[in-house]
Amino acid sequence: MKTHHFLTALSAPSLFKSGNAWRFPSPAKLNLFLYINNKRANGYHELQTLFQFLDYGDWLEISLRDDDEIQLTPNIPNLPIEQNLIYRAAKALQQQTGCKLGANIHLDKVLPMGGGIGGGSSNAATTLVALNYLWRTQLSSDELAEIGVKLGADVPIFIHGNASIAEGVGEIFHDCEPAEKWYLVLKPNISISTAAVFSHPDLPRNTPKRTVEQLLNDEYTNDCEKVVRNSYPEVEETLSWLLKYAPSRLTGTGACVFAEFDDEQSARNVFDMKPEGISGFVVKGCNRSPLHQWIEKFPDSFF
Ligand SMILES: C[C@](O)(CO)[C@H](O)COP(=O)(O)OP(=O)(O)OC[C@H]1O[C@@H](n2ccc(N)nc2=O)[C@H](O)[C@@H]1O
Ligand SMILES: Nc1ncnc2c1ncn2[C@@H]1O[C@H](COP(=O)(O)OP(=O)(O)OP(=O)(O)O)[C@@H](O)[C@H]1O
Repeated sequence: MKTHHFLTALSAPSLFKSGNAWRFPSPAKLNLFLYINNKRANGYHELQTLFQFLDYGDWLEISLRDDDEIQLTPNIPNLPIEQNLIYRAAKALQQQTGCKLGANIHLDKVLPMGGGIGGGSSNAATTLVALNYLWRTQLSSDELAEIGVKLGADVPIFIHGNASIAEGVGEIFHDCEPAEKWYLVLKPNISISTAAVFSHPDLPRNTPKRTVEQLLNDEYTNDCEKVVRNSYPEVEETLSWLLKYAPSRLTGTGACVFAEFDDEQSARNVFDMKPEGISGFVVKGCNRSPLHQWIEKFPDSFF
């Protein structure tokens, strides 16, 4: 059984390994809210954002090599292997630990790139967690997160594995338990650069900081949404369409938008009516990352 909904696969533990290759989920995330509090002198923005994982994403299949080569298949078009976050994560772990082993990694990709659902960051986090186990390099999850944050701001949350409000530039976590709703995620047919959104002159950058309790009880919004809706008509159209049916928002800096529902069928009913040419999927939110639910079933400890 092959599925990109991981929790279904968890009921068939034979999927941990196929031949010589170990299989690991690389789930997506949503930013259920995102507020920008400040811009630091180095250009990075201080945020308060609520991360929740999705029961949906890519698979990584990893087998060990005796030499120190990192092979990655298939090639992502227009992305040299040296720039792929999977390759960079594996190399960074070798460098940090002096490990002389290598790996053949196969990426089964379904997550859209540049979508604001964290695909590349999640791939990097899964690589670090999986290789730290398979190579027996025994770094703690904090040490892995330290390597990860150099690859992307969202890598640490995927290593952390619990739904959290992140603060700072995304490195301080307060675990929390938002409702695990059903979501319809739609990807307008464009890719948005995170850096372009963060450098937009009209972006609000001074939303007052709130306590965790205030944040969870106030209405959830995204400070990037207005700028992105104004700059990308594809996002504007898709979000306006979704808002006719359910509360809906932008995730991260886009391009994906999501609508929330209390049950799966209501999300599927709207999915069935979606405009042609727009891709999307129906998923459940998870407060424990499917990667962590997966590795907790492995015979011995990961960290
Ligand atoms: C907006 C979020 O998606 C929220 O989950 C993330 O914080 C962005 O994470 P990401 O895509 O992994 O972003 P990175 O690759 O670390 O940063 C891309 C660019 O976005 C800007 N950036 C990113 C994060 C942040 N807190 N402030 C920023 O100003 C910087 O210009 C940076 O060069
Ligand atoms: N393994 C990978 N998978 C996807 N993108 C990768 C990978 N490695 C490097 N990248 C690069 O990272 C860019 C952003 O990809 P990603 O899928 O993380 O975007 P995103 O969903 O907008 O992320 P975020 O939510 O963290 O802003 C891609 O356009 C691509 O150039």
